[in-house]
Amino acid sequence: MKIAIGADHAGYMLKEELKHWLDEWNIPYHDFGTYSPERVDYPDYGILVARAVAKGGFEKGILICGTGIGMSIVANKVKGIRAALCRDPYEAKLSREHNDANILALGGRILGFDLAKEIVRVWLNTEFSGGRHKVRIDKISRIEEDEL
Ligand SMILES: O=C(CO)[C@H](O)[C@H](O)[C@H](O)COP(=O)(O)O
Repeated sequence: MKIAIGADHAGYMLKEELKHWLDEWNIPYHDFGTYSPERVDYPDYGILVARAVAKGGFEKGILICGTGIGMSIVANKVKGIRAALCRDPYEAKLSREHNDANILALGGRILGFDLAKEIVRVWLNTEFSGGRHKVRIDKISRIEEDEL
């Protein structure tokens, strides 16, 4: 599993922490930026990660901005992306089990590091349940194709 990660200035510090956790868990990643706390625009980084995941080069992505809202909006514009903004481990678990979320969006100005670490740990370690949830994911794909 290789992870694509990205952040804007408001998510930069949490992204740097996230890299330590991924190293600790031996999970490979590519950092699409931003590479400093200087003010930037979150769509420029969200789109890089979302497209990288949608193209199949990465199994999952993690995007961080101040609230996580902007990054989730951007990522969900890309066909094939199901980005979930999660603020606790339960949402992280269900976003994988029910929604097969392939991008996790986090709020760098909302979450403390310990909570964020647990959210990421749960999200990376939870599998999609399939079954009735697969039927619903297939409907999302049909909406993307204007078939529904
Ligand atoms: O949270 C965000 C978007 O949803 C961004 O990270 C920014 O924090 C937000 O847009 C505020 O921007 P600012 O330039 O840091 O005031």
